[in-house]
Amino acid sequence: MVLVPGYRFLPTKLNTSSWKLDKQIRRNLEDLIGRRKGGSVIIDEERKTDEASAHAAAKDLLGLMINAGVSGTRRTGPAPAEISVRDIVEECKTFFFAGKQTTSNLLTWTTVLLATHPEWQERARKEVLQVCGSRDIPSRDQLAKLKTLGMILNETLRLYPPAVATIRRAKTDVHLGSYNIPQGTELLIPIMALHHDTRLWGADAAQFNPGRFVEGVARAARHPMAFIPFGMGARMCIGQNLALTEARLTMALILQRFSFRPSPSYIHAPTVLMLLYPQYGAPILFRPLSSCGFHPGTVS
Ligand code: HEM
Repeated sequence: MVLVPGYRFLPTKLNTSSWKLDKQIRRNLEDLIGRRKGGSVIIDEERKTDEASAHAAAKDLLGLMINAGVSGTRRTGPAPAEISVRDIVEECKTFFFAGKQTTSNLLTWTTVLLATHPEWQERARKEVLQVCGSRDIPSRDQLAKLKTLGMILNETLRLYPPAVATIRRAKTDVHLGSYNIPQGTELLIPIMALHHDTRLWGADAAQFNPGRFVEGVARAARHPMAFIPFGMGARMCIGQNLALTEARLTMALILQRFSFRPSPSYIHAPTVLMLLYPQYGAPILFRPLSSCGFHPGTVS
């Protein structure tokens, strides 16, 4: 690939459409914030009579950001500085883009792996039916008890981490093992390569074996930091718990209702396009558990 300096500022077809999309996303988010802000003003005016609803509105992340500078939404201490609409828009974009595709990607690979490993699909379903029943929406407490499903999600994140690498820049000169790293050097941390290293994971590193997580994440490999699908340290993924809860819930709902296998047209070809994707999609055949006959579907 050849990188032409300043190319991204040229009005090419791709750049023009990307600028248009950016403008539209910004406008949609500003509209949403405007509508919610209208609500927060009312909340602020009525706070003496209806403080409970102010706290309810501030409960989600957007509400918390909008209400950050509104007095009366905190029970103690001075109100923090107001966050500008521009910053809220940027935060929303970060959370949406960092949170949506990564999690749907995890769900795609989990479905593919369970479709191609029916014995683990059966084990996971048995556990879900035992803990959550066959129709009810699983509760948070029930989700926490799904140990086999947790192991399966970890093994999926090990084999197909949606983010294949992360980057750090040295703030100062540092010694790292036998290396001297000068200040300002960018280091690429190859998450996927680490997850597939036979020195850390054993000879079966390339195999799908959720059992390796039976004693927890820290004991799954020969080094406790060998498994880092959400990064590590102070800047590790802030959405880890949300992503894992969403994945547990979605997979539990699917397992309660369907059995599934890969469509004959499935071609296993993981590829990196920002995240790790199945290059030709993931066509899967779903069968409702209460009837027979497979229904085609594509997860991606
Ligand atoms: C399976 C799902 C997900 C995976 C695999 C994933 C992975 C990652 C990774 C590898 C990083 C970089 C961490 C580092 O460099 O140490 C990251 C950062 C981040 N993720 Fe996630 N993520 C997922 C879901 C989410 C969700 C659901 C959200 C929010 C709703 C989210 C928000 C973020 C944010 C805001 C950062 C930047 C954190 C910072 O710089 O302080 N992610 N994620």
